[in-house]
Amino acid sequence: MIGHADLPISLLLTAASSRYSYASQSQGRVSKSHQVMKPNVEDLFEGIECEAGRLNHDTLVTCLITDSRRVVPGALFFAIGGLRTNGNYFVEEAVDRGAVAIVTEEDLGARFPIDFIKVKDVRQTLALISRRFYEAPDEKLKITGVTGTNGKTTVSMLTQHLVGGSDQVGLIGTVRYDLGKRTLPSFRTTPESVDIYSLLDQMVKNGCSETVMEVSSHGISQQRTYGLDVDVAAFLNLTQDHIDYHKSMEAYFDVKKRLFTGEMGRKPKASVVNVDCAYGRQLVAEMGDDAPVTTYGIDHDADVQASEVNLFPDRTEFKLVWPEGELQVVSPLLGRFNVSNLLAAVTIAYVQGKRPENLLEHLSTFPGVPGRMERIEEGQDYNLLVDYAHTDDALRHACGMLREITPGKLIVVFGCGGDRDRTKRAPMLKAVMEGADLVYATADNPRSESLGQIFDDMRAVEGSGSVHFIEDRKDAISRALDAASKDDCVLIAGKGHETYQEFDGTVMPFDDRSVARELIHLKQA
Ligand SMILES: CC(=O)N[C@H]1[C@@H](OP(=O)(O)OP(=O)(O)OC[C@H]2O[C@@H](n3ccc(=O)[nH]c3=O)[C@H](O)[C@@H]2O)O[C@H](CO)[C@@H](O)[C@@H]1O[C@H](C)C(=O)N[C@@H](C)C(=O)N[C@H](CCC(=O)O)C(=O)O
Ligand SMILES: Nc1ncnc2c1ncn2[C@@H]1O[C@H](COP(=O)(O)OP(=O)(O)OP(=O)(O)O)[C@@H](O)[C@H]1O
Ligand SMILES: N[C@H](CCC[C@H](N)C(=O)O)C(=O)O
Ligand SMILES: [Mg+2]
Repeated sequence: MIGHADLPISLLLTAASSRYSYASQSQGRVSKSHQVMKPNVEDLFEGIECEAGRLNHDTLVTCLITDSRRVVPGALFFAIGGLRTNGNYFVEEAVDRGAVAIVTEEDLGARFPIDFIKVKDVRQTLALISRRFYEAPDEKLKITGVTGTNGKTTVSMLTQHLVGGSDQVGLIGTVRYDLGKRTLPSFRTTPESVDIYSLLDQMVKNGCSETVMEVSSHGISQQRTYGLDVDVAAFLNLTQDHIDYHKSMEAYFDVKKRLFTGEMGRKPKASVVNVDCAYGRQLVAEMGDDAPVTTYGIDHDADVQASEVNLFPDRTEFKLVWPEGELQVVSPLLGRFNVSNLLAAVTIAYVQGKRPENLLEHLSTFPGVPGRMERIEEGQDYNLLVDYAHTDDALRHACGMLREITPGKLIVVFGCGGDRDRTKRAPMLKAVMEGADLVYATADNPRSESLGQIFDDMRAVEGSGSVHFIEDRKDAISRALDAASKDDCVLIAGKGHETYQEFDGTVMPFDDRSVARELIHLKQA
């Protein structure tokens, strides 16, 4: 053991002698059964800036862990200061469970029983160390990072479909993680950095050559994507969401911007930006003339442009124009916002060197995204759709699009999530009241909040007296279906692909699609 509590670790970690051995490991929530290299602390931290600490150069690390309850012998524990608690409160637990060293922003003192490394930013260090632990899988994959308030999942899955399919192109996003030979259900849109690198590592081992990933603003803000080698970064749009976390739209934009500017540790090699969005235009202006940016848009001049947009109840058609050509696109995706999503995916593929004319067939065969305008057909005489709209912008677009294709009444069931942006609740209700004929407000993952409080926040909008507030979501869906008749449309919004309802720490099974099917059958019986 070398005790140098006051020396910067970067000085201690010179002349590293590699001491690799093999071990199997299971870390974070992404378990692995294959054999991996087991590096020592010295190799992991070589060249990484550390403030102080004490460590034994030869200590071997089996896994990187951020939750004390998941520590196993040989773990390097990262003590993260969070919003609710602080990983530093649990360092003793980590020691008891067999951690070999702690990475922390605090000085744990000379009497702390195991080694520790003090750093300026533990989340950033976690990202850098994770990348090294997994031997930089991001360098072996062509990575596209997609950010924006709405449409990330749609654009990511569409891009995956266009550029090669799930065997060759990995996916990290809200609905699932595709790792080449296998698929895992998603637990975060943009997972913790250590999980991202573990997923990318598995993709490489399974023969993927590319990856498309959703990059959420929480992900950027919490350094989950710090240092990631992104080839193409795409900006879709920015509208109100997550103000509880970011505090203002400007701060929210500044966080998204980091994906494009190099403030995330590395600059993307190319960027794709939607110039129909004012924030997209601001981003292009702030990136400067020398940045390799390709723009897309419907209403504004762009490198890749859609015009002559025709929306039909079962498909969308438009003319696609790019610098070297133009052609007619037919897609089963519905609505003008999906033209924007289609343009985003085509532009990403174009920037990667694909010829748009070779994408036509893939554009027309994209099966859609689970829970995004997913049609439920159980013999009822009205149109019934389940969608993931959970912001005022998404709800406005969804209602607007359905209004255009609905001869009868538009009936909407939706709710606002608990422990999320409270200031989006009244605008969400306003968007639905303006867009629909009949509104049923109900529960959508109240989490730790009372539904009464959530409803009160929604009711802040004028005229909400006409809205039916029904606590039980199944009951609300049932009443909406009862109110529907021929030529009408029922939209059940907000939960999309989700298969649960979260109340105060309890997660109950709930799937809008199966609930709606079950209710239709009951009503038909
Ligand atoms: C608001 C938010 O993003 N919170 C994230 C944040 O939580 P936090 O700051 O509250 O952490 P904390 O609970 O105080 O814990 C601090 C540290 O102590 C550790 N701990 C805690 C307890 C214990 O016994 N032992 C222990 O070691 C925790 O593992 C953690 O490392 O740090 C945690 C650990 O890294 C994340 O899991 C957590 O995500 C929560 C669960 C979450 O719901 N995040 C959502 C909002 C999110 O990230 N969503 C985006 C998509 C959004 C969108 O685009 O619409 C996503 O990318 O998924
Ligand atoms: N380009 C868009 N502009 C506005 N609304 C959109 C757009 N694309 C999709 N939507 C709406 O937003 C909903 C969510 O879409 P999607 O899941 O693709 O977005 P996301 O950005 O991945 O969301 P999340 O941040 O929750 O993962 C859709 O169900 C649809 O109603
Ligand atoms: N990524 C979004 C999803 C919201 C989905 C909605 N069902 C809710 O729970 O509010 C979030 O975590 O804010
Ligand atoms: Mg998503």
